[in-house]
Amino acid sequence: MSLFQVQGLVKRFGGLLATDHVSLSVAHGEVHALIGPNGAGKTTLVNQISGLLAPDEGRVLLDGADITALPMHRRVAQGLSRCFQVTRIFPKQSVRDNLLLAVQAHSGSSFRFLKPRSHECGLYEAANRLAERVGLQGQLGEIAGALPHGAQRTLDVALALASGPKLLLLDEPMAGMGPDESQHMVQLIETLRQDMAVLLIEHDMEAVFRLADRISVLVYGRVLTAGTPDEIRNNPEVQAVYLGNETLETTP
Ligand SMILES: Nc1ncnc2c1ncn2[C@@H]1O[C@H](COP(=O)(O)OP(=O)(O)OP(=O)(O)O)[C@@H](O)[C@H]1O
Repeated sequence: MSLFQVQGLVKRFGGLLATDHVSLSVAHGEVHALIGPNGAGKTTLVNQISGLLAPDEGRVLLDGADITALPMHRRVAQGLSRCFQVTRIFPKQSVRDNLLLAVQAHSGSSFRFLKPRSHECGLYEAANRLAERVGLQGQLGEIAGALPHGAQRTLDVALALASGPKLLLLDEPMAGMGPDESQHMVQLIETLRQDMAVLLIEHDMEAVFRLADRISVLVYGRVLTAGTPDEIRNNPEVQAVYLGNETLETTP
């Protein structure tokens, strides 16, 4: 059974059908990319998945549970975590403090039975593990807002990992990055799939075609088609949608 399913989701803004009966599923350990031209409805769909926006129709299921009506924080507790297009770090705090805050926010059950001193050690250990996981262990003492853009996005991913998600939503993680930073983010996402599924919204087609197991193409609010990277790359309808817009030319 799929880890995550969207079933017949509909969202209207006045007369505009921004999400038009969208269904998609993500399997355990899968990187599923959502692509589509500007205004196709990607952000609107992701906002409904994360709980920022209520759908007019349809259901969102995680691990068999209907989470359609749950607020964002309850979805996070159920295993759905999200990184935003705009990084949500605390810029004046150190990398370590950002991680500690995130770990503490989700530590309720894991450290509850420990004495205060052990509790604190547990938080520091968890923050260090997160930093190592994303390659920021050398920057723990640095002020988050002073980090290069790519490292700030990486920290944002680490913050989203603090809740131990089953499904991670990544909303344009490569936006504004140079080639080296994008490369680092691709490698990081590669390592995540061992532990979780990833729903990736991204305009960088090079990254999408390198990472995705499957791709759903959204056009005018509906899923035009879904398939493997090869199926999507060779689909004439998809090529027509992207002609003169973003390019689908990637190194196979
Ligand atoms: N709150 C809103 N009220 C009215 N219309 C909206 C609202 N949010 C989005 N839309 C419209 O819904 C459509 C889908 O927008 P959305 O931002 O979801 O697309 P997108 O695929 O994420 O685009 P981009 O790639 O540019 O971020 C657009 O026509 C947009 O103008």
